[in-house]
Amino acid sequence: MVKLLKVHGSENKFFILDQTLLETPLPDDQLKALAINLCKNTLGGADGLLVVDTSENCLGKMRVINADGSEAKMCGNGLRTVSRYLSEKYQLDEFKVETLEAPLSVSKADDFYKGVPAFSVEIAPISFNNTDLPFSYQQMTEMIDQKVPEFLLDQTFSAVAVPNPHLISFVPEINEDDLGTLGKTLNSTNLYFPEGVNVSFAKILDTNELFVQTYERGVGFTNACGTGMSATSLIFALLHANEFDPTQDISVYNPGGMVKTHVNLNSIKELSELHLIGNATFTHEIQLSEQDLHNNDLSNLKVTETGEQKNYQAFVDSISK
Ligand SMILES: N[C@@H](CCC[C@H](N)C(=O)O)C(=O)O
Repeated sequence: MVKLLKVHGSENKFFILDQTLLETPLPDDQLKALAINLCKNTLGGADGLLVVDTSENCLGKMRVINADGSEAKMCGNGLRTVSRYLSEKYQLDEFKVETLEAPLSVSKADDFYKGVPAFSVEIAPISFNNTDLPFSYQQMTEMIDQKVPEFLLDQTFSAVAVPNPHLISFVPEINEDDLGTLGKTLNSTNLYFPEGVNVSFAKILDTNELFVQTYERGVGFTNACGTGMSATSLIFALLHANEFDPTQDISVYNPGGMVKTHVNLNSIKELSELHLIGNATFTHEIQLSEQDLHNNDLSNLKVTETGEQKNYQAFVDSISK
């Protein structure tokens, strides 16, 4: 029998599959089909599949398959849950995880709330360059606080890769319809972001307090996007110096709860340091045969609830304003 985990970071939901536990690891076409099937149908669905594998230089490797089967370079909320998984597997509290573009430092953090384990993860590398996102708009090599009437008339936009691509707009009030329409447009065939982009609208609540909502590439609306909240925190620090206290964490509220980010700005903005701290909650353990996993047959799952969700819910109740 093989064990999968259903997990979440700020209710951004994933399945974790540890390929090292299989007799025969799944090839990419099977991983993609499994991600689509799991995310659509299983235990209320999810936003992606996190694939754990061996790494030459790190404690483990994480790959991120979105709900539509596309692969992303990074996932901040997912990395916290994979960090917890590896931490418990190898009994280590501080280590590196290999991701598609970089080895990232992770560490166990203080519990976010009673019974809510938390991890801190590095978010890197950072690039604003149009070739890295990639994007194309009026020959710009960077898009920072730019008016782009083709997107929306009264908003400004900033684009940053961490290293997955993000488009961020600060607004006085979040209009979900506008976010959904723009997110869908920029994640269909379009002139501006040929590989799609995660789109976040952010509202400043107070000094170092944000609310961020994201329409994710390869998924649609999610409860939270970890790289999105980290990228938004970086743009916030760059553009809203009066409301940014660099000595403190930033609290980033989202539809699924709240995370903390920490931004160390560097005069070369790409060399700034970003950390994302938040819950790493395991909600279900799932057992199935390796044969069924290879056949993408999810009709014979043995599911056990971990009981952690009630603690997470208590945390959410404690922060609701
Ligand atoms: N939810 C994630 C980001 C997952 C990848 C994203 N949809 C993409 O395609 O870039 C996060 O927490 O960062």
